[in-house]
Amino acid sequence: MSTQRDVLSLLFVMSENPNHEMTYGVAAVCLCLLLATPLCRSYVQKISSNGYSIIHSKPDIDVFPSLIENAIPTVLVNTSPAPSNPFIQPIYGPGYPQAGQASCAVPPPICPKSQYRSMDGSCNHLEQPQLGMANTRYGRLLTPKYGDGVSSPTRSITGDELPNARLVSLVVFGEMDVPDPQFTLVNMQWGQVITHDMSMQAGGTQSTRHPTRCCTDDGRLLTNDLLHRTCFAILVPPHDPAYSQVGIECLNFVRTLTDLDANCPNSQRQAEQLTTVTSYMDLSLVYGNSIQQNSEIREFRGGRMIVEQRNGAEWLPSARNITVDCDATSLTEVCYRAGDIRVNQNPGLAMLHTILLREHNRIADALAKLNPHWDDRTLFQEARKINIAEYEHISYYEWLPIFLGYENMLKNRLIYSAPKTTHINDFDPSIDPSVLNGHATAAFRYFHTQIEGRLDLISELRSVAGALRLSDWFNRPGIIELGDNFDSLTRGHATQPQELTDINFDREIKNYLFRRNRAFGSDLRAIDIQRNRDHGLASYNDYREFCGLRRADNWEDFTDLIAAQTVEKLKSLYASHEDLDVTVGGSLERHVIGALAGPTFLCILTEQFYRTRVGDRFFYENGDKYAGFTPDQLAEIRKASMARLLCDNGNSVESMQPKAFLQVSTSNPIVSCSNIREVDLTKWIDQKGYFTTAPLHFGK
Ligand code: HEM
Ligand SMILES: [Ca+2]
Repeated sequence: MSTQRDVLSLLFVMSENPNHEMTYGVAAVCLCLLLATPLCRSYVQKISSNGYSIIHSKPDIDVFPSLIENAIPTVLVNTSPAPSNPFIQPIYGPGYPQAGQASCAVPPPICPKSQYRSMDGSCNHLEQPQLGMANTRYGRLLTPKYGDGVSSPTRSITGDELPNARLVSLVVFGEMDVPDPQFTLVNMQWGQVITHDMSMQAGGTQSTRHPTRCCTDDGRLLTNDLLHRTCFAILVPPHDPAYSQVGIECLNFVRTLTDLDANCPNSQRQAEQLTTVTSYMDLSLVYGNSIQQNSEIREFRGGRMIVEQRNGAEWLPSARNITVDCDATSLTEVCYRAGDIRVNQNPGLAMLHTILLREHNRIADALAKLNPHWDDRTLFQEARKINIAEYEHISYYEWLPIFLGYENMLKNRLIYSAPKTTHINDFDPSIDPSVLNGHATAAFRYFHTQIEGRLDLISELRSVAGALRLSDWFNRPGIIELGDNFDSLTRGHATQPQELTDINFDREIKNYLFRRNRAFGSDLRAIDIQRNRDHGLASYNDYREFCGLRRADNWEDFTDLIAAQTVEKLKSLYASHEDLDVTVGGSLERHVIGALAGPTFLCILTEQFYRTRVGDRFFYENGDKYAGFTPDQLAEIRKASMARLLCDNGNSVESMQPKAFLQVSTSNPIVSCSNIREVDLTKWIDQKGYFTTAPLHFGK
C-alpha cells in the first residue's frame, strides 16, 4: 500500500462505502499513509481497535490487461480477535476468514471476450457478468423463512421453539460404523473437493460474527452491525466420561431481518448469505477465486503453479503463517497454501489438492514440450482449461452418476450418451448458475454421512500398512508428506470403503470434529442442522411440495418416505411436523433406487448440477467457437478417469483398479497404471499458430 494509486483507490472505495465507521477508518488510514505523522499513527491504532484493517489486492495484468485502471483493489477486513471461550472453536480451522472479511463482487465494467475463464467467475455470463462470481449471494429455490419474524434460529416459522440441534443429532442420527459394500472412500473425498469448488459461506467460524451479508445491487456490502449473536448448549454423550462437560456452541447469529432488509435499497432483494468462491466447477479451489489469490500460488514460469520440493517430490506451497492457517504443533510441521483456504482441513482433502495441483503442472510441462513457442500465459491457461475439463468429466460422468443415478442424469439432461467427439451445446443464458442455499446448506451436506474416521494407509500390494485417526489430523496436513504416506493414503482412499450413505455419521466428525488435542470436539451433524436454521431454509414440508411430493398434513404423512420409527422420534422432538428442518427430513428419506439420496434431496441436487452445467458457458462439452475444445481434443478429455488421475500424480503409485470410485473386484481388478487410458496431449499441438502469445481481445 505504498503508491499514490493505492491511496487513491482506497479513497475511491471509501466514497462508495455506505458504512460510516468503515469510511472514516479508511479515510484515516489514507491520510496516515500520505502524511505519516504521529497523529495518524494514533488514528491507525484506533481503527485497529475497532477491528478493521486493510487488505490490498493487485489485479492480474496478465489476464485482464484492460481492467487495471477499473479494478477496485481494496477490501475491508474485520480483524477482531476471536473470543477465548475454550468451547467456542473455529469451524474450518484457525486461519479461516472472519466475519467482515467478505466484500461484494464487482464485475468488470466491460467483459473482455476471452477464450479462458476469469479467476473470479466474472464474465462467464456476458449479459449478467456477476453471475456465479465469488462473493455473491447463494441462490434460493424457496424464499427464506426465519422463524418468528425476528429470524430466531431456535424458533420455527410457526413460532414453536425448535429442538436443540445437538439433541436432534443424537436422537435421530446414529454413529454406527457401516462400511459401504460398493464405493471407495475417494468418492467422499472427491465430493468434498466439488463442494469446496462450488461454495463457501462467508464468515465460516463459530467464533466470530454471523456470515450473513446483504449485497446490494450496486455491489456494496452492508455490514453486520445489525446482527447479534446467540449461543446454544451442546449436549455431550452421557456414555463417555470424556463427555461429562456441556459446551456452548455459538455458531448461530441472529439478525433482525426487518432491519437488514430495510437497508437493502432494492426491495426485491432479501438479505442473503454470501458465498466466497465461484459457483462454477472451475477448480477454483486449485487456482484461487480472484486474480490476487491466483498470483500468490502461480509460478509465472512455464505455465506452472508454485510447488515446493521436499524429499524428492513436489508439494503444495507452504502457508505464509502456519500458526494462523493450521493446528500444527511444531514450526516444522508444514501447512499449505492453495486456491481455497480449507485445503488443510483433513489429510484426504490435502492429498487431492496435491494431486490436482500436480496434474496442472504435469499438463503444463507436456504442453511446453509440444509447443515450445507458447508463453507462460498460454501454457498456464491451456493447462488450467484441460485440468478443469478432466475434472468436470470425472465429476459428471464417473462420480455424479453414483450419487444421482445414471438414468436420472440422462433423463434430466445432466449428461448425454454422446458419440466421443460430439459437442453438447446446452449453455442456457436464462439459467442462474449460483449455488443454491438449499443445496449447500442442506442437501449436499447429507454426504457427510460418507466420512470415515479411520484413514487406511495401503501398500502397493494392497496390504494395510497403518491407519490415521481423522481427528488427530484435522488442520495438520503435513502428515501426508511423511515416509510413504502420500501414496499409501492415495491407495487407501481408492481401496477402503467409504461409510454407507445412511443415517449414521462417524464419531470422528459427530463428537470429535476439530478437537485438536482436547478430549472432544464439535458435532458436524448438529452444526449442519443449526446452519439450516441460521440460513433460514424453508421447511422439509415446503421442499417436499416444491419437489412435487405430497405436502404432509400430519406426522404420519411423512411415513411415505421416512421410517415410521424415525417419524416417532421426530414427533417427540419437534412441536409440529411443519417445523421439521429440511436438513433433517431430507437425510432420513429412503433413497431413490439407483441413487444415494431420497427424492427431496435428489430433486435439489439434480437441479443444482443441471444449473452448474448449463449455466456455465465454459463447460467442457460446449463447442463454443473460442472457448471450446476441438472434437479431437474433446474425445481425449473424455478418456480422463479418477484412476489415471491418481496414478499420474502419486509419488510412485504403479497400479490401480480402472474404476477408482468402485471397490476392487473381479470385474474391476487392479491393473498396471499404464493399462489405464490416458489423455493424449498431442492433440494440443498448435500447428496452425492459432494460439498467439498475446491475450486475445475480440471486442464486443
Ligand atoms: C472429512 C471430510 C469432511 C469434513 C471434516 C467436513 C467438514 C465440514 C465443515 C466443518 C463445514 C462447515 C460447517 C458450517 O460451519 O456450517 C462443512 C461444510 C460443508 N460440507 Fe463438509 N466436510 C467433509 C466432507 C464433505 C463432503 C464429502 C461433502 C459432500 C459431498 C461435504 C459437503 C459440505 C457442504 C456442501 C458444506 C457447505 C459449504 C458452504 O459453506 O457453502 N463435506 N463441512
Ligand atoms: Ca468454483
